[in-house]
Amino acid sequence: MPNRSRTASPPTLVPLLRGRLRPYAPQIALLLALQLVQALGMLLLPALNADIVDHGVVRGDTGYILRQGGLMLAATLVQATAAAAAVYLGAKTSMGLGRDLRSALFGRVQGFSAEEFGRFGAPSLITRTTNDVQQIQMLIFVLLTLLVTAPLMGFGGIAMALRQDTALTGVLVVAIPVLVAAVSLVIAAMTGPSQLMQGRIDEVNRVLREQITGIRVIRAFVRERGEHERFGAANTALTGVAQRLGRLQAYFGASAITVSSLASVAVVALGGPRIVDDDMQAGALIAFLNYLAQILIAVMMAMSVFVLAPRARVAAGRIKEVLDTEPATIGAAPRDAAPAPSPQADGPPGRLDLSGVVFSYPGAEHPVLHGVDLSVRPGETTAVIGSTGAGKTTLVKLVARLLTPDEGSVRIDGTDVRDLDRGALARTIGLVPQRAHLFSGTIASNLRYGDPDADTGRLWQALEIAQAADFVRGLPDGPDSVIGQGGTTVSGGQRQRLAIARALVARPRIYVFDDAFSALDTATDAAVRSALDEHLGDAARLVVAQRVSTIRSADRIVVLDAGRVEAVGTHDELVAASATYAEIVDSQLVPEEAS
Ligand SMILES: Nc1ncnc2c1ncn2[C@@H]1O[C@H](COP(=O)(O)OP(=O)(O)OP(=O)(O)O)[C@@H](O)[C@H]1O
Repeated sequence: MPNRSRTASPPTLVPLLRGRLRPYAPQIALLLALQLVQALGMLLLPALNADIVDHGVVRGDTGYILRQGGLMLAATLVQATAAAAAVYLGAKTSMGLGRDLRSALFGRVQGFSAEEFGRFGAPSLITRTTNDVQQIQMLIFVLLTLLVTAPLMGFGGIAMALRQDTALTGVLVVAIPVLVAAVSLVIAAMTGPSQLMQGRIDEVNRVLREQITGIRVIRAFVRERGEHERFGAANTALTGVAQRLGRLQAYFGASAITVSSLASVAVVALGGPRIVDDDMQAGALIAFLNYLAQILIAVMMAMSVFVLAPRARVAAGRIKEVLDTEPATIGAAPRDAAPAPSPQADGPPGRLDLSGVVFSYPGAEHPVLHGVDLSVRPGETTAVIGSTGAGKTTLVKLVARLLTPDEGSVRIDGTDVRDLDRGALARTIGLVPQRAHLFSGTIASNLRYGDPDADTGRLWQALEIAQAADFVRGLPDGPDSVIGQGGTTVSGGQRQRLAIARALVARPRIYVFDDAFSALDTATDAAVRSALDEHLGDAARLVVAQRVSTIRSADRIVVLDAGRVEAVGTHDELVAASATYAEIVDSQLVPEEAS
């Protein structure tokens, strides 16, 4: 049963936001109150304006104009201040929500195993944490900005317009449905491209990431042109969707402007003759025009939510899919209610046992490992050797609980690793992976990754054992030298030695070296191994290698062939007893021994 991950329910915003907006309730309540003040101010201003025109300007009453003008100024100031404060709170709330979502995603992804990373892919996880969250953030911001203003301006505007003149209301009866219908058509056309957009961004990120990390290979094979075309295709696909969306957004604006302009013309055409006939006052007409604009703006504001909603809905589904994915291995809850005690805390020095381990990658037809038994005892070195693709790295991942066996168990001092809490497991196992990854920072900060409190003396001791002290001493700032992201400013061999030193600084009970000596020349490999033998004392060592010279002195050598343990023994025993081992030795050791 390899695929244990659970995927999300259908994309929807409400389940994602439920509960997440609660902490912001007081600030949202204040925002709504401010919007109320803002909307009331906006509704009052055209009426005051009409009043000035009809009672001040027409009668030439300067005193009245100044008094009412002062009132208008005060109303404008209050309304503008309330609007600014409401926008500020809206932005603060939506940004806060964005931060919470990013943090929840980051926390969830931290618990992912190789299986979930493989399913989503790093570029998509990055897009989901950045761009998808931004879509939700934008929608919430717009929603919060118009929650009170749009309905109040819309319905209040209609009421105030009716107060000014009932006869002209016919224009509203036509204009509003026409605007809603036009904009609805545009919005319906936007749903498809909105849904495509996030996937296209993923694709550009995926190609870009692959090309940036693989730039050396691209150059070595002179594939720049082909890669340029590949990126160009992804870029053009994204641009195509973005342009379609842009065009539709332009139609959205254009239809609003057209309807509101035509409605204004109709108001003037119908109202103008009535002013001449003294059936209507000029101020009332101006106010009606203002209210008409406010009503149409309110409708547009409300409709803009529907413009943003489809993309935000897709984004919410993608975010929820990540948040709802139960990590199959390392993030999973321990099988027992209480976590098992850390073996480092009160157990004997670590002993590692694999029994009957069967493992298949999701979707694979056959298992990669078939009933593997293996043990690593404290103070001893167990080596695993096998041809490429035999399942060695898979075995290491199972030990580090980056994967979980389908059958059988991985135990440390008798406790299944699934029952250990992650901290205890990380302290117990020191993994030096095949492809050592260093983080941006200094050499010292990388070395302290497993133990931030390690003193400088311990760093130097680890560097000496890993045969890295000389090269670090030669750097201008020694251990404080900055290394580039991913360790790109050090050589492959230096990176491996620093990774070995990093594991040593953490002082785990069990060391797991996954082909960790492969980038070292034979002399350095031998020097590192003899220093490790001298200093590691009781710690158990699992050494995965392809080079016989690296493992020939191991206490126990496990020969892995196509996922099965073919033989177990010392070098001498295996040379005599295992045909596969003898073959590997023949192919490698003879020329070395001869030298
Ligand atoms: N994520 C994965 N999804 C599917 N199959 C995988 C995955 N990783 C490895 N495999 C397959 O599992 C098998 C064992 O791979 P593994 O990396 O464990 O071999 P290995 O012995 O470490 O090889 P090498 O010495 O070349 O590193 C291979 O056939 C490989 O194709």
